[in-house]
Amino acid sequence: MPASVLPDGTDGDLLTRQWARVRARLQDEIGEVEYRHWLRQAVLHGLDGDEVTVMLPTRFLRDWVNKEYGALLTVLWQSENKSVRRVDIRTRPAGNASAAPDLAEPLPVLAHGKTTARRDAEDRSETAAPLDPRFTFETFVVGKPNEFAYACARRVADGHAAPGFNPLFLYGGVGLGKTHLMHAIAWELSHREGRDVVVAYMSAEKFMHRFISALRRQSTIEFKNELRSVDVLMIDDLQFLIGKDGTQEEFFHTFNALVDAGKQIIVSADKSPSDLSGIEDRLRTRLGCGMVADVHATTYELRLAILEAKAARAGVPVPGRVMEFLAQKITSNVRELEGALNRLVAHAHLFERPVTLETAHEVLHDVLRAYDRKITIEEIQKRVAEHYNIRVSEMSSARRARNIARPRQIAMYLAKQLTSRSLPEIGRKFGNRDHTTVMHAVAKVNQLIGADPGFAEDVELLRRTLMI
Ligand SMILES: Nc1ncnc2c1ncn2[C@@H]1O[C@H](COP(=O)(O)OP(=O)(O)OP(=O)(O)O)[C@@H](O)[C@H]1O
Repeated sequence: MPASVLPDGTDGDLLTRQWARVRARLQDEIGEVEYRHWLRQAVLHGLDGDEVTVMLPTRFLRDWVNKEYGALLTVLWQSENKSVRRVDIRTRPAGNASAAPDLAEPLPVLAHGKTTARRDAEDRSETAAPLDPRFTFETFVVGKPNEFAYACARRVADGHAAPGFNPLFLYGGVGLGKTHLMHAIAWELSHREGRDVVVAYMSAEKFMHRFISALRRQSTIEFKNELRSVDVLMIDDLQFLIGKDGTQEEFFHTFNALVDAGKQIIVSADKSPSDLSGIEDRLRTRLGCGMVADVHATTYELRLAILEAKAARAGVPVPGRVMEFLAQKITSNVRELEGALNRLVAHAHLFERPVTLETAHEVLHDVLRAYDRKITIEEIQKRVAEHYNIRVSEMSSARRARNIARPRQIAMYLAKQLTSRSLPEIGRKFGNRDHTTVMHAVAKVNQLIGADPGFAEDVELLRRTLMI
């Protein structure tokens, strides 16, 4: 769909500009925090007669926006467009969650340095995707699991990366910040004063759709030329190209042309190049010949730091106990963690009630239930013993050799974290040990997690496998 056509088929260049101004004025009127909570996901659907339709992703948001901001939206629209009399706020139909994504943010579609003609950027705007204004280096929280990827991203964004950084390949599990880092690089490269860098960011899926539509319209030459004219090409979620040989071939040629011309490529995927089976060997080899950086699963400490940063920006006080609870419970990925916090904040706004541990339980009961599988101490002992290749009976033995005592301490630590057992109860399950021994084990493991990233990762891995 060309950027100038709205989902309802209206030719919408003018309308899109008006919508951008309405959004900007809304933001001014109600403040950035409110705007981000309630209206960031509002998408313009179109104008029919005298009625503008705006879509929101959930009924809850729709009702809230209708009640609180419906009148203001109407006034703002009327001042922008004389033919508008009413604003209809609707829920986006299921399966159409990304309707008109190009209209979702009033931002340049192709990130572009300031000195190059804007028209030029707009001409190429069908090629790339919008950048999320929230995904910058300033909002990215750095911790042991992502510090290497972050350092690499910074280096490329500074524009001083050695050839060894081309391509930069970021990989890791779902929702761990790869897209965030890519957008941060794009913002930095294209928006810093004095820079004149053309950056094209898009998902691998979008790359494929653009390629197919260019084939259909017999405009592949233009497509190739557009892509090859950028300074930095970013392709997100490359695993999408697995098994799509034609698109891989096209990407391979684009890749070579850009690298040969000294342009930077940045790619993300869920696996390392060597593990991306289903991607042609020659492409895999090229992908792996620059800098490959892993974004590891989060640790408790990183999750807590991310929550603290996000809560501070949300403008609603969130007690430390609530954040500790969430960081301990919601371990799968940052996206879920962030979603949980957003729900708590929205609830606090809606009912004008402070965030407490009780409201967290109440509001997030469905999310928490998924994490609430009962884990037994016996299960923990068995899993830890297997992991360190010792006998389960050593968990209760009196032996104090390091290779036995350390896994035992880890098992005690996990028992404290993942079960509701008291210290004396845990002690009893570990050969009738005193509760002070368990306390010491928990403190020791905490200290080692802070000091040794390899150790921290091991413990996190064990925790995650126990929670599946
Ligand atoms: N270290 C971090 N600091 C702040 N926010 C983070 C961090 N890591 C992830 N996030 C946030 O978590 C959410 C998910 O991150 P992102 O979309 O970048 O994940 P991803 O690794 O690209 O996932 P996917 O594989 O699903 O594409 C985003 O809102 C992002 O801002």
